[in-house]
Amino acid sequence: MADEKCSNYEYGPLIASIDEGTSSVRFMVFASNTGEVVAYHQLPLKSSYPFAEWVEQDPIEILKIVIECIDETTKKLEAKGFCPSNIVAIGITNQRETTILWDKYTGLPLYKAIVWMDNRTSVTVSKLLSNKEDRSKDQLRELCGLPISPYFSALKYRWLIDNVPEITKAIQEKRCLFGTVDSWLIWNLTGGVQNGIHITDVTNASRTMLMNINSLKWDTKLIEFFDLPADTLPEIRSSAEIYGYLSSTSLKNVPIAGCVGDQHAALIGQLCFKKGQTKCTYGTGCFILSNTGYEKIHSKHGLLTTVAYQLGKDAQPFYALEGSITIAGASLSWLKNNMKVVDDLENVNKLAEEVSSSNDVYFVPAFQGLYAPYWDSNARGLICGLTMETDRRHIIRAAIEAVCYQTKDVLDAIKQDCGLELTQLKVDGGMVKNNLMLQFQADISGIDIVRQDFLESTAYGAAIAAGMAKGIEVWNLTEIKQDRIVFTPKIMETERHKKYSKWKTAVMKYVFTKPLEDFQEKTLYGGLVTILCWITIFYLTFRECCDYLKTSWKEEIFVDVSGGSKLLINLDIIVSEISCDYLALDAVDSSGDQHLHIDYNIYKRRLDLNGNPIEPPQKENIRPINKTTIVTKQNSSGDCGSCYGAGEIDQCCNTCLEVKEAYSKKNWQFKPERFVQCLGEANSNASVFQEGCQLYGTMEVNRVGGSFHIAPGQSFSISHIHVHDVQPYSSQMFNTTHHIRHLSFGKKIMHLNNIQINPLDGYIGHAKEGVGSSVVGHKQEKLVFPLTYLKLMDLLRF
Ligand SMILES: Nc1ncnc2c1ncn2[C@@H]1O[C@H](COP(=O)(O)OP(=O)(O)O)[C@@H](O)[C@H]1O
Ligand SMILES: O=P(O)(O)OC[C@H](O)CO
Repeated sequence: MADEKCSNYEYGPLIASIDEGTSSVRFMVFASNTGEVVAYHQLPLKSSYPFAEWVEQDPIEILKIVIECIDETTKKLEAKGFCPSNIVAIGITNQRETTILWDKYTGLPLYKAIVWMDNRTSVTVSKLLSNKEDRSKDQLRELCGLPISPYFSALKYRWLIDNVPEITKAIQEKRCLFGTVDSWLIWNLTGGVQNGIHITDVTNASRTMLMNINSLKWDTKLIEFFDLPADTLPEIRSSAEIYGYLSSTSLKNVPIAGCVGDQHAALIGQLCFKKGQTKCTYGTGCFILSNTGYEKIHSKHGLLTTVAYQLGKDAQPFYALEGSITIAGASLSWLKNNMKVVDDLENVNKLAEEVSSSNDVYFVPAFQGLYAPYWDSNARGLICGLTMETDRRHIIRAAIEAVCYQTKDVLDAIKQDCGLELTQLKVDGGMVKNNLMLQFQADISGIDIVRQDFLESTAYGAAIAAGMAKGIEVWNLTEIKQDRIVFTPKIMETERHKKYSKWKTAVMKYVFTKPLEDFQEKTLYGGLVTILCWITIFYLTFRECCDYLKTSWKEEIFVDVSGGSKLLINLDIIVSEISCDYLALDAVDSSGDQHLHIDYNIYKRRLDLNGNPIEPPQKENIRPINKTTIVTKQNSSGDCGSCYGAGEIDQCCNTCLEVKEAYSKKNWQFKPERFVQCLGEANSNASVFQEGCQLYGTMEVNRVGGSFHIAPGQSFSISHIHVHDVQPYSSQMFNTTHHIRHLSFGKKIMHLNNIQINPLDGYIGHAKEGVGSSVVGHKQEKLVFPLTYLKLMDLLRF
């Protein structure tokens, strides 16, 4: 109850709040009747960056600043006529995950506070996972709601044990205590080495990766996973209960009755008590929490499942989905402190408003990796789209817009995880003074952005928790009304889509140009897989090369349109038992008795019966088939031989052949022994069967249908029928056995890559029953002779 002796009694009991943020510490005193801040004091808090990715703070400095803020506020309170004794409870809210280890006997920190955004443990994450069967970063989500990331305290604690021998020693000697900033402050403010209380609350504990979000207790499995000493952990309590009393400061003996992580405190301070209500706090980082009621939603889109609050020992816990963004206001601080593009953060809004847009400059502030929804601790910052026109105002504007784009990434993920169509987002934090940013946030997310007049939701949330604790119970939240400003979307969907797509492209440019940590890990299994892949690649490449170099045969039938040119026939045939002078080579085209116009170069070589040459080859005339001629010329001696009645008037038959032809024309029976012209020939007939003959050479024929043949006897045509006269022999006497040494068409090629390409080369036709029997054998086969050869590339392949 408020002390009636004090002035301003109408404000009701006062509730104070320690808001220990990353960039500053505030101590605020709220009036429970009106919700007003009646006094406050704020001091900045330094961070140090000893190496790239490292962010540290001094735990002693944090404590000192907190105490200073308490004392200064008390003074201000008294100056305003308020009694400090009217402060009935204190709530604590703090930056989460920041890890402190200290000695319980000396009260001194064993190392600097490793700040939540410190990324030094990305290697610790890789090492941890490489030793596990399951390499997934999401394997602990069911238990703690979080992915394995450098962000969370368990990883930082593991790193401290692995790298600071003093800590290992302190653990062995049971001197070491672990805590997030809330634990460190409560332990010190409630007595420190003299019975300081070592506790934390469910919200802070849910960010360590060691608490089971179902049981709200430390989980043995999780502790074993990170191999951490369980006896160093604080006791987990609800967010609203009396934990202990201030042992010193100007507010000695005031109870500490509330403890909430700062983002959870902001959710409470924004009065987001209903399922689906969502807030975003734009401070050093940016954190969007959506109340999911009693339900724990396990995100599939890179969000965290976290305890929202548990307002009382026996109260049921509420849960939330959270999208954490590492860098928000920190990018403006970076532009001020490192790049010196602005001298005072108060000028940021003015400079950004001087230009109508960022001129397509995109700023991905991944200084410490990217958190939700990307979770890439290897990511680094990027400013892209620079032109000669770009100046600091565009870059400042791009930094502000980047915060909004990242918030949209998270809002989209919430929508996908919960199926929840948000209509408004409540905002708070150090950045929301910036109207330009909030208008852009409304434009790019397409929803209303609601800013209370009162911006200190975080401190207010901790005060609400403390005021609701059993034994305090001072708040009447329904009576607290706040003025607010609503920023509504002013751009069309198409423009929104265009801008957001460009942002996504900028993020992807970075995120996917670096290989993921997991793939950089060298393992035996990975090596084997790589070797196997290479062997497979080499084998397939080799096979392809072989296939490419191998001659492949492709059968194709096409119409020969080169009708005008001649076709060359190459032949080399031995008829082993018929003499050359009795063998005739005839050729005829489809027109039968037309003149053939054959260009020939055929030789006959006489062979003995063993196949040995008898005399040099003689060039042979090819006889067109229609050769029946009427010889009227006298022979060389001037005589005109008789045709024995078979000739025409004045026809001379000077040779046996001419007599035979005249007889044939009359269809008379020809008996050579009767004719004087045939007497000599009858005697020499005996040699017809005593010799063989080789016919070889080339001839050129028209490219029309036709045939050629080699046959014994005199050939002539009777009534368009081609006949061979073998008189005086009978056809049974001729052995037409023959050896086709070579027969080809077109360019003469004997072999191609040792493949026989002319199907009849080497063929021996055995005549068993006399003339023609072997020839019949050829005709039954379908033979294909190549006519054209194509040279492929520079290799001699056809
Ligand atoms: N006028 C301003 N416009 C935009 N951002 C600002 C402004 N003033 C402060 N900030 C940003 O707000 C952040 C601090 O917000 P605060 O809520 O106090 O952070 P935290 O709770 O993390 O300590 C800083 O990073 C700073 O860059
Ligand atoms: O200090 P803030 O407000 O940036 O918040 C830090 C967060 O709690 C880190 O998780």
